[in-house]
Amino acid sequence: MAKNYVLVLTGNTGTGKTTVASYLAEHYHIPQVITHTTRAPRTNEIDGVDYYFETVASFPKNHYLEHVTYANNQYGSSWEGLERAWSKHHIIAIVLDTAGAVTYARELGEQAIIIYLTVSNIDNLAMRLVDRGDDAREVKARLSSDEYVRDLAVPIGIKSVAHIIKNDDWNKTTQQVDAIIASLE
Ligand SMILES: Nc1nc2c(ncn2[C@@H]2O[C@H](COP(=O)(O)OP(=O)(O)O)[C@@H](O)[C@H]2O)c(=O)[nH]1
Ligand SMILES: Nc1ncnc2c1ncn2[C@@H]1O[C@H](COP(=O)(O)OP(=O)(O)O)[C@@H](O)[C@H]1O
Repeated sequence: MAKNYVLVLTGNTGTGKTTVASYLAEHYHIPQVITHTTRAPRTNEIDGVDYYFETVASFPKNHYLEHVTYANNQYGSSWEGLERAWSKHHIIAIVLDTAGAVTYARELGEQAIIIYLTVSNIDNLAMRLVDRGDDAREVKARLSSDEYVRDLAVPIGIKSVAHIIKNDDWNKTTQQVDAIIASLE
């Protein structure tokens, strides 16, 4: 039987994690693990598709492999979510902040394939978020959060294992992603 892998898409807000997850679903039928958050849904986000949207009271009722606070909201991923996705495909994807990526690398070892996305010019991130349609106040809060500053660099816990992709040119990004998938199949 093929070995199970989880592609951990990490990096700062707006670097393209969700776009890469959609590409993996479309081109490789790789399911994405849906995580839980107390953040309010953005326009076009659907409960149970983009996230399980929780309240501060409902969030702690799930069983988390890891959970974090990011820009004053809580986020968490569960073992059940991973197993559910692995029952569909031996390669699955999850979008995590860098603290979550460090936990996955530590807990899952070689099963966790870490992909750190970045861009050459970080000023482009604000523009991408506004173009994405994010609320201007949310963008401002996000870009001044401690977690945003932290996620500008690859943390030591994943530095030696992370595939680093500069997502400036989408065609080059897909070529790099394709090469990673080819190495697993
Ligand atoms: N550790 C961890 N991070 C998560 C989880 N779900 C989402 N994230 C991360 O939380 C951060 C904020 O996510 P979001 O509010 O959707 O904004 P985004 O940065 O624009 O995708 C991003 O870095 C996500 O990758 C989770 O379950 N665990
Ligand atoms: N290579 C790229 N060039 C230009 N825009 C991009 C590129 N990759 C993604 N985007 C756009 O940038 C915005 C943020 O991407 P997204 O995947 O939502 O980021 P994240 O999930 O990391 O916050 C989206 O509007 C997306 O369409």
